[in-house]
Amino acid sequence: MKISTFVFVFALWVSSFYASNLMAYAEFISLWYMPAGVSFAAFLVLGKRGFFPVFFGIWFVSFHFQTQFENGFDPTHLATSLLFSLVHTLSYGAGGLTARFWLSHYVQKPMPLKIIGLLVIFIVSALFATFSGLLVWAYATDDYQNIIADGWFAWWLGDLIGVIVVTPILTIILPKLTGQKLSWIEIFFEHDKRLSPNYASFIVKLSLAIVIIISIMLLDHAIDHPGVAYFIFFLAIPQLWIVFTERTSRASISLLVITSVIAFGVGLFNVTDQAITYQFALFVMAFMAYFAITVPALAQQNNALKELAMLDLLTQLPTRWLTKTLVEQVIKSSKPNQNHSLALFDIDRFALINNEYGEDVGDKVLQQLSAILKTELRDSEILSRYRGDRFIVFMPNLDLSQAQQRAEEIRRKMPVLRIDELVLPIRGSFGVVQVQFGESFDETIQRAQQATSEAKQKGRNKVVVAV
Ligand SMILES: Nc1nc2c(ncn2[C@@H]2O[C@H](COP(=O)(O)OP(=O)(O)OP(=O)(O)O)[C@@H](O)[C@H]2O)c(=O)[nH]1
Repeated sequence: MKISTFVFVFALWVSSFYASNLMAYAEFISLWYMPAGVSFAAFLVLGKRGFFPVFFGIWFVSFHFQTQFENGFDPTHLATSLLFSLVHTLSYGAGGLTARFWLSHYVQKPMPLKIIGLLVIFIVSALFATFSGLLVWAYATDDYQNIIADGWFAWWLGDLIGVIVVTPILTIILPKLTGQKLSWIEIFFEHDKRLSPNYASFIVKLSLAIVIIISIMLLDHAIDHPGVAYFIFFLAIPQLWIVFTERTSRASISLLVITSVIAFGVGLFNVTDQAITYQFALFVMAFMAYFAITVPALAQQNNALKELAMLDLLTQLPTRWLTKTLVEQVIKSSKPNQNHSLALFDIDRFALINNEYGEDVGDKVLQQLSAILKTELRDSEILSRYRGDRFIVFMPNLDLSQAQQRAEEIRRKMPVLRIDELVLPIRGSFGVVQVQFGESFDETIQRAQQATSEAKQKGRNKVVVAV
């Protein structure tokens, strides 16, 4: 591990520990415990190498913490702090490494499943860290029963929020620092590139969230009613607004900022009586925001699938599905006296090219032919790949005899291609139909296919008109 990575994680652990102390509302209980997130993310991103900076980070502070409290060095304190560091590191180490395995080995799993898996790992590792940590404290303080019974829930919740909030940010920062490219992490931030880099709207939404937090806390401070604190749950609106409309990296930043403002605000506005409500709100918000990032990711996937369904990968021509949609639109918006026609052509003896020169050459024929024909077409015409070596030319506003002439023109323009020193004259057999009123797209195509087959039977390189 690079020394700079060690120093960064160690320093982050130590500093976030002291920051979390500022958010403590009871002994050992922070509103949210950032170091837990540092530990988890270190193992998630760095793998087993995360052990040393995390272990020494927590050992440093817990040892320091104890000597401060107890005035001086004591071997049992040293043992306690070592043990505490170990159980914390092992809990989040196991969690981080399991998450690393889950995300990197099951990359193809749907996004919601990945997130659910991750949240379950968060919950379980925080639970382990809480109980093992409490057992060590109980052993050290001789107050076994009380500290576990009184403290476990808030401790666990605080740790869990820390893990949920800090992990996304560190999955952005740590790979940059170490120069790693982790595609299984980058998947979460994939759609970021497609969203506007404009910061203004993000700042407005984040400011709105901060205004809501401060207003509710001021109100809570002023009005002595336990119900006021529950209004903090309205924060979900700006937070989700950010998650749905902004880059995932910014949603991660907003989660960090919003939770920090709440956590510091509880002390600052002196509303610690309601700390558990605020803590629970933080937890729900973090959980929700996390799960909600699947929505933009799914929308993005949807768009990619749509593109796949619309454009043929090899030739970049519209697919059959898109052609059907476009043709139906033209027909729907036509006047009754408007005629439209369509030609379906099939390359002659294409299988021979594949067999003799290989499918790569066959692919290049399809690509080059498509590119050349595209430049030959009129603006109103639509060229698409129907399937295999079959193509459609939709000719709006042409009746059957005009379409026949047009198909003849296109047939004569079929090019001689030069591919890898091969000279390949391309020919095609055309079937031409006029779209009939009330006929479905599939029926039109079926008639065109019959005409194309007839052209093949009549010796190929011909145009046949369907009756
Ligand atoms: N290289 C390549 N070949 C394809 C692709 N799609 C379909 N084919 C091949 O295209 C050929 C189509 O052959 P047919 O149209 O049945 O026959 P043909 O050799 O063109 O003969 P006729 O149509 O009777 O003139 C088959 O060998 C398919 O394997 C593709 O995307 N790339």
